[in-house]
Amino acid sequence: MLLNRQLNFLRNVYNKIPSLCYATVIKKKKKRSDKPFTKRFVDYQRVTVKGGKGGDGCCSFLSLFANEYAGPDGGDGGNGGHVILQADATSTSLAGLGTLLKGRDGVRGKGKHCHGKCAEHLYVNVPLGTLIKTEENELLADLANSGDMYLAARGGAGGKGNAYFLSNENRAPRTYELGAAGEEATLIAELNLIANFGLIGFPNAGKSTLLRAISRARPKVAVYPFTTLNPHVGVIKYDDHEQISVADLPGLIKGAHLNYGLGLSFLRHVERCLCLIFVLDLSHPQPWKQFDDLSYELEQYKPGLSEIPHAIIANKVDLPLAQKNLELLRKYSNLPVLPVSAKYLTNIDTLTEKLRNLFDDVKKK
Ligand SMILES: Nc1nc2c(ncn2[C@@H]2O[C@H](COP(=O)(O)OP(=O)(O)OP(=O)(O)O)[C@@H](O)[C@H]2O)c(=O)[nH]1
Ligand SMILES: [Mg+2]
Repeated sequence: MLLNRQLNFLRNVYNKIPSLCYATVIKKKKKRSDKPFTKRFVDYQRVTVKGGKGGDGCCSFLSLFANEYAGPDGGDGGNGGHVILQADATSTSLAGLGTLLKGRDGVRGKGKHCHGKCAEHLYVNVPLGTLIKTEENELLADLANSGDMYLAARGGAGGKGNAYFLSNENRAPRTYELGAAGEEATLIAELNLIANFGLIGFPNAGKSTLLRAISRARPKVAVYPFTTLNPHVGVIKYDDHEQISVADLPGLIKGAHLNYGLGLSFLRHVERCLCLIFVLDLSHPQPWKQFDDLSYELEQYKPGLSEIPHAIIANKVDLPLAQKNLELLRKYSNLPVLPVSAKYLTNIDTLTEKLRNLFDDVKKK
């Protein structure tokens, strides 16, 4: 009888709220997106860092058998964790940094003199070459080598429990401290890739094709300009185990310093390069002008940047017009150009040899 009543009650409830009863049955698994997964490259990130809060001290009095007023026994709180940025050779982008980094809080103290645990520090990996700056563009740290660390925000100190305040004058202190708040700051993390060579050229000059030819890096190559939007780094390996890293950068155009094309924002990756490789396009009717324009734009970004040791390469020598343009290039400028075809691997061995010589010369100085 009782069971029947209960069943009727349940039936009534289920009829009134059908959506509730079927919700679990109807819910389908979310379909995965068909879009290919692409890793985001971030080279500039504004991040707020907050140290963990210290644990509060405890106010407690011990009461024992035959000793009701055994005195104060409130433990201290643990310290909050720091936020530490650490240069790591395996990181490639600042994408993992996020916008807020918060340290862990310390554990509060307890009675019987139990002190709270100090929080573990939060270590966040950033790529080599990350600059840490204030919002006013003041440089705070340069994390250039693997293992370099920057203490971005200190955790707050833990508060003292009331046992700490026991004195001859005050045998039953009720005073205890709250944990201190951690430091807080807003920082700018800027990534300056560290590569030995940087590829500089107009869009479609064949920079990415060249990087594919000389290294195992696989940047995207396409017929349209501005295919490369983020820098890629490849490594040339030599028989004597020497390695030279080469950074492929987005294309530069005339007027880039006025923010034409992709502007100059990515050129900070060039600043740390030991040498540059100017890639001229022989399918262009006046290739000699390309070098002047590229040098001018580099100078506009940072005076003296076009002066750093460089090699000049005339690419696409396989094209029918290329020979004529190469002669014109040699006629109108005294540049020591090396004709290559990145697509058909013409003169690539000579190029890698030339880069090695240049690299050795620069390292000797
Ligand atoms: N014939 C010929 N075509 C080439 C050569 N090198 C590159 N190309 C072609 O030129 C086009 C552009 O090449 P990319 O390597 O994407 O040029 P990029 O300089 O990286 O261009 P952005 O990334 O837009 O700056 C592609 O269609 C390549 O196949 C070459 O040596 N010979
Ligand atoms: Mg490219």
